[in-house]
Amino acid sequence: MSSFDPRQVFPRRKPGVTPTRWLGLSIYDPIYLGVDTRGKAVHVTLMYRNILLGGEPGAGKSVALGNIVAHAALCIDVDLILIDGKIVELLPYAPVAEEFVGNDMNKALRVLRKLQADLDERYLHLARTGRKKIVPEDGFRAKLVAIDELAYFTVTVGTKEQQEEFRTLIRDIVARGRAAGIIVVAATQRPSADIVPTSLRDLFGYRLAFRCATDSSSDIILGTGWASQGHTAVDIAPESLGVGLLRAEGGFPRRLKTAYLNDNQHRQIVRRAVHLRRAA
Ligand SMILES: Nc1ncnc2c1ncn2[C@@H]1O[C@H](COP(=O)(O)OP(=O)(O)OP(=O)(O)O)[C@@H](O)[C@H]1O
Repeated sequence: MSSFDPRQVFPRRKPGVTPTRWLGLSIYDPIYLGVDTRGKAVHVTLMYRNILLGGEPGAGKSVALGNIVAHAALCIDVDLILIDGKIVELLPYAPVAEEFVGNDMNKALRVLRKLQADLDERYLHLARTGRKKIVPEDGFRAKLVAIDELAYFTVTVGTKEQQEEFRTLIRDIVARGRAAGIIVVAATQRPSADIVPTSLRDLFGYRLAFRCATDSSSDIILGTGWASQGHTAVDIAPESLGVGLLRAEGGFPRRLKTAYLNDNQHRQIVRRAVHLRRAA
């Protein structure tokens, strides 16, 4: 049910695509995440949106994050910024990343400050042109910032001041990034109010909750009140790896099972992405 299906990952091209898009996927395309309970493909469109993934250790967050990064790697119209406290999850994609940050708080802050400065420049451009969001013709490339594990940088490594700066930068990038073509994909195994305060959670248009220990952790990802209406990630059986509840802006949580790419498939995607990006 959740095995890799290239037809889902590489949807048929629509007629009328521009020549550059023949070279690869686009970050404007829907991204294949997996299948719902009726076996229907579930996609998310991340351009102008962000996604938050949360749940217990081992529930399937990194696999889902990997699916998104794999799609983005094959898009020639987005730069990847990978921040991976665990190092090994996103490392295979380092060859196609603009920046790869492992468990290094100083580097993480340097990269985020640079991103914030880029954001300022994009907003200046928007102000000058009188528009509200960046479009491809503006000449700014989309960026996808993938963070595997928020808590690592906000409570584990670095000094209190550095953790606070990390939080402030992420909040700003998530809040202003959408319109400026900067997408944040963040995962956390600690869905608690100190790691994901409501004010931050509400900035994520998509939220994906994998198995959680308590209703309140599930609500921290999906939104307050969903557990009391019967939508809780506590119900997901511990052996149901990769099963989660996806909530899209304003919608009801939808149960899905994510697709699973094995290490070899990730390696093949990286090889293809290196080639595509060189040719672009
Ligand atoms: N969709 C899936 N299909 C099949 N197996 C899966 C799926 N998702 C996750 N798994 C299995 O569960 C394991 C743990 O998944 P993953 O590493 O994504 O968890 P995690 O939530 O990121 O854990 P942690 O928070 O500890 O990093 C994977 O190595 C894989 O074996």
